[in-house]
Amino acid sequence: MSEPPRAPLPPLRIGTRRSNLAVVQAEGIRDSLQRIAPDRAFEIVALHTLGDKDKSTELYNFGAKNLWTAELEDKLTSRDLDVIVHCLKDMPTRLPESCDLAAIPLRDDPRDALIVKAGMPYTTLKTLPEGAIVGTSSVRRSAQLRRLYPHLRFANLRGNVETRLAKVDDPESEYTCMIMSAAGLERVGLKHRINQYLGSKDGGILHAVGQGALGLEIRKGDDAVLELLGRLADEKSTLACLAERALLYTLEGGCTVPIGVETEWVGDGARVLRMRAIVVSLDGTRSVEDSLDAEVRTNDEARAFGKELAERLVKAGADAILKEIVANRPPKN
Ligand SMILES: NCc1[nH]cc(CCC(=O)O)c1CC(=O)O
Repeated sequence: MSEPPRAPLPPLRIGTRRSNLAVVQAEGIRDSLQRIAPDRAFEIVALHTLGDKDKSTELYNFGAKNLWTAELEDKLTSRDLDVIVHCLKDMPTRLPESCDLAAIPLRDDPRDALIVKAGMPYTTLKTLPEGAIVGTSSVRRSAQLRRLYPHLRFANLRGNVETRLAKVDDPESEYTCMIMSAAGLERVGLKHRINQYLGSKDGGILHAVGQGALGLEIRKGDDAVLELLGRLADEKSTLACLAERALLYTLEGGCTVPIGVETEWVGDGARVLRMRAIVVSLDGTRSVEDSLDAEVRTNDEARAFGKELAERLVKAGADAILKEIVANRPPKN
């Protein structure tokens, strides 16, 4: 007697935000999954989240850290979605009880990048003229830049990648340039607009925790999806990002505090993880930085490594800088 035909699996639903960048990222993951599981159907569900809607409220005044993730996580928990594709740097280090970070695929360029207004001749931060206005709403970027480039000024710049670029390029706008993540720019086809890649070796500023990587989030206990997504995981990207997230978790910072990091694999066989980190006061006048090298082989070792560097920063005065920032925030609306 032959087996009765099995009902085909329902499509695996991949949730994401509705920006062009988010959809491009989700399509990349869908294509990779389709290659691994050619018989399975995949469907992208792109949602307009609260974070996309409110363009004016200061980022830290939203209260909840997970402005971009909460609605998607609700749909994951209620089984309307099976996986969420996030920019890892937008993913809080504390996830809801019902959700898990299932996999981190190969990370793209984690660096920040400088983009100068179309038609202007400047190509580096150092050569921008006195008083030039840098568009950024990231206190991590502005605090580090104030520290190193006191001749620059800053103005908020929000919106998706394309909107921000259009605002900078507008000849009537105040912006001389902006800083954005290289990975974000490259994914939407704007690599050719990058004037300078920034990092410890050029420009001097450190990127956000998890920048340039994607985080794939699932319902806790969904072993079938965990197994499938595990096949997209990249080991070195995962270890480096988990170390960065443990540092952030220990310092209790979200995406709205000025903490920069940089990780690289060094030494024989590139088995040693080197992580630099910096915490800067908003005005750039005080900072604490350090770096740590260690062999890191497992997720637990990566988390312990990130925690250790965070503890060293705290001993050197990072908690005083962070506490002052939180205490001086205007009240939540
Ligand atoms: N905070 C916004 C955000 N979240 C993820 C990216 C780009 C993709 C990435 O760096 O992972 C960006 C834009 C930016 O900061 O320039």
